[in-house]
Amino acid sequence: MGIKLAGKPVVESLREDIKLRVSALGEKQITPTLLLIRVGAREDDIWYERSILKNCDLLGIQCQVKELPLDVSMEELRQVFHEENHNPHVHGIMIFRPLPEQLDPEEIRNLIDPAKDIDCMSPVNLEKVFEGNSDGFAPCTPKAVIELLKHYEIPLKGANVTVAGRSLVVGKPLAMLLLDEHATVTICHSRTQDMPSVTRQADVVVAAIGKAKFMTEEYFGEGQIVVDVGINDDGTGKIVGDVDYDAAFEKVKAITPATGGIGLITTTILLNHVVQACENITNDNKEHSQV
Ligand SMILES: Nc1nc(=O)c2c([nH]1)NC[C@@H]1CN(c3ccc(C(=O)N[C@@H](CCC(=O)O)C(=O)O)cc3)C=[N+]21
Repeated sequence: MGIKLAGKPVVESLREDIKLRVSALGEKQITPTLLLIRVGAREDDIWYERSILKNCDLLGIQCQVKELPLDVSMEELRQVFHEENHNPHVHGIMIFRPLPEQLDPEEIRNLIDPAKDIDCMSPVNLEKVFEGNSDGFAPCTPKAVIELLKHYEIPLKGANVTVAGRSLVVGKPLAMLLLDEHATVTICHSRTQDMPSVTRQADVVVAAIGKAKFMTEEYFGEGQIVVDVGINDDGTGKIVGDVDYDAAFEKVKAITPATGGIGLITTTILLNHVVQACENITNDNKEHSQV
């Protein structure tokens, strides 16, 4: 029998720090402000948005939502980014992804001002993750994984950590953040031969494949820590992870649940980045006014 690694205590301790910083900004008459850009109304975008709005309320962060029609053109989107990059009242910008086909994701990545890119869409911020430079904004889900492991005091230095999944949003950047923690990192993917024999060797397994209940009992061993990043619909409208939770729970030492786990922390990290962007902009202005 395992231990459930809930996201809530991690979120609560992150919130304490965020609240203090929001109130320090408030003393200077500054309210950190997030702009969400949503094209159409995809179901998981709406879910994430709801969770973001709820958390913004709780933390004293202002949030604006710009909803654009599903057939919005590249030209209109260029205009939106141009305006909002220069809007001094907006500190962080996130556009929900994936985007409809007429929009070029490569061009969009380059439209956002890296200083406002709190979800790490810009190549400028992604490059910093690969350089081990913590000045920028790392992607929120990989950061949520690191925060959870640190909160539960899971040793990473020298530990064997296996990441299943090699996406640019989770697997690859997570491997870099784990290297920064001095873990010995292995990445598995769809072409890995005998993946269960690889994951069974690890001290910590992170599941980031994007397939409902893909990792069954044979992927795990006793004493392991399992972090499940997956948010999948099981076909009946129920959210399940990439791991068959019930099977793994019986075998491993500790495991995160599919809801109330990493997803919860992801939202809080995003808002932490909004506050950080706001602090950075405020400090930059102060430096400029002193010269
Ligand atoms: N540019 C971009 N970045 C994203 O990170 C992104 C995106 N687009 N598009 C949509 C998906 C979906 N996603 C979720 C994150 C957290 C929860 C979450 O907080 N889930 C809670 C439940 C939510 C609730 O109950 O309110 C949980 O895991 O317990 C859900 C979904 C991020 N996404």
